[in-house]
Amino acid sequence: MRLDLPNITLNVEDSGPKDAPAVVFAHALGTNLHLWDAVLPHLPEGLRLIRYDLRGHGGSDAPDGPYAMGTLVRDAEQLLDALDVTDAVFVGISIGGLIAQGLAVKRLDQIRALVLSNTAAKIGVRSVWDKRISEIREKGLESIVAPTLERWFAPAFRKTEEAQRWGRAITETPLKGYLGCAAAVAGTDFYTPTSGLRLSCLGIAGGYDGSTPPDLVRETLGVIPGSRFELMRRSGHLPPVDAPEDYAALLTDFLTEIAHDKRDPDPHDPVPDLTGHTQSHSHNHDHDGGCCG
Ligand SMILES: O=C(O)CC1=CCC(=O)O1
Repeated sequence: MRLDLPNITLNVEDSGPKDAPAVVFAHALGTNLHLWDAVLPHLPEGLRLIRYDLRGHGGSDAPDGPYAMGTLVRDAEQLLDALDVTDAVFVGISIGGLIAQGLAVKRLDQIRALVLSNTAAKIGVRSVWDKRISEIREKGLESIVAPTLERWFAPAFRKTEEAQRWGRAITETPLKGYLGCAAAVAGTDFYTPTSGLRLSCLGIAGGYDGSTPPDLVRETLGVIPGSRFELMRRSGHLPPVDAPEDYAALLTDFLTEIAHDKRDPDPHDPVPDLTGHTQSHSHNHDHDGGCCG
């Protein structure tokens, strides 16, 4: 359905009982709500599943950019208000994970828990995003398909029809929408607000993710006390596409865990070592994390 919000009309799919626990899904740059197609059938019954196309993507409106991250967060906030959703589990992948962090900071009443998938508090550095934006302006979205597929998928999966389909999705994204959202990512550094979050949080990374490599995802989860980190070793940047059943199993475990865990994380909990390896949770805002070359 097309849903008119105060500042934008978004394309939204809302299934399951309206009074059931809600799970909300926000997709990655250059994709759309169909990113979740193969995951949803493997989730438990009895949930309200809400997914939407970001501003400038899929069937949502694509106003002139650049967009600010605050605008994308406000879209999600207005969407949940319009649907009367509180206490949702928000699953955000890549830029969707940035929106998830921003929304949890702004409207904790709307969010029960977060899944931060293939994302970070800061994705890439501005100079690299600016270069990508200029290249797209000059040569079109086609010019970024091949390098993007290299960052998104492990070599073997890249050859599949499914991977090629997501390559086409990039070029089908409205130019204004892709560039608008890319500018929002370029301007976002959520390390400080995200480190103040105190809610249940699952991080998911892919071993072949060239956009948000595992260490970058781990670093972000490391600033949220009590969070859990899962590595999908054979996946790339989009595990809902390359391993939907395994991804759904991780979500299902997390949903089960938080349904049974009424305890809110203690704000005084020490920052956990999620890795079992030596890891510093201090972060370098200028790292490029391998993303977005
Ligand atoms: O496009 C990429 O490679 C990575 C990316 C950053 C934000 C997003 O949603 O995707």
